[in-house]
Amino acid sequence: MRVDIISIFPEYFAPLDVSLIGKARQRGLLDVRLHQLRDWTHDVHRTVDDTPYGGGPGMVMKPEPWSEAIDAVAGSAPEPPRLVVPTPSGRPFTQEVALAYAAEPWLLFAPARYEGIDSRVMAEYGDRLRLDEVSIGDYVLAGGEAAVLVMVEAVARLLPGVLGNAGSVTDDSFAPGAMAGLLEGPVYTKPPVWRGHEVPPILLSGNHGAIARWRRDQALRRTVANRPELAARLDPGTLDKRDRQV
Ligand SMILES: Nc1ccccc1-c1cnco1
Repeated sequence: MRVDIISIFPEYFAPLDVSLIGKARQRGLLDVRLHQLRDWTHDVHRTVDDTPYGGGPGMVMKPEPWSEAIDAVAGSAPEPPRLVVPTPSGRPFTQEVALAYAAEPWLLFAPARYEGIDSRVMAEYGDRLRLDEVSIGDYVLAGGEAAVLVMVEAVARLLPGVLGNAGSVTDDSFAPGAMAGLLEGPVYTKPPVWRGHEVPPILLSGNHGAIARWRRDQALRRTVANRPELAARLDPGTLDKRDRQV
C-alpha cells in the first residue's frame, strides 16, 4: 500500500518511522510519502490560509496550494488514490472504515489546520478521488495530523504481514469473530502474584474452554459497563444463555 500525506507539518509524521509502521516500511509492505503543502505556494511568505468569506473566527486554507499539491501527487494516475480528509464534521472513522482503507492500494491524506480547507477543494476532487471526510472522535484537535497518525496505524496493522501474530487482528475488540463487538477484557502476564494481586486462577487452569468462557464474560461485562450502546447492538443470537446472566 502507498500512503501519501500532504501537510504543513510533515515532521509531525516522524512516528511513522518507528515501531510497527517503521518496520512495515522497511519491509516494503507500506510506502509512506510525505509532502510539504507550502512547496505548492508561490509567494514569499508561502501562504496557505486566508480569512473566511462571510466573516467569522480563524482562517481557512486556500484552495490553490491544495489543488496544486493533490494534482502533483495524484496527477492523472489511471488508478488515483482515495482522498481522505480528517475533519470533526466527517463520518466516524471505525474499524470497518479501517478495513475498507486497508483494501485500498493507495491513500492520500489531506490533514488541514485552522478552520479547514476551502470546501471547493472537496467539491473538485470528491468523485474522482472518492473523497472521504472522516472524524476520529468528538473532540477538537489543532489539526488533522494527529488523526492521520491514528488512521495510518489502524490501517497499516491490518495489512498482510505487518502484524507478527495474525491472530492479533482477528482478536481485535472491533474485529469480526467470536468477540465481535465486544471490548477486550483484562489481560495478565507473569508474575502470578504481584504486590498481593493474584492472576485470576481460571487463567492458570489450562482449561481452554473455561478460559475462553471467562474471557468472554469479562469482555461482555466491560462492554456493558463502558460502552452500553455497543452492548445494546449485540446480536441476541450471539449471546448464549450464560451471556444473558452477565
Ligand atoms: N478536530 C479536528 C481539527 C482539524 C482536523 C481534524 C480534526 C478532527 C478529526 N477527527 C476529530 O477531529
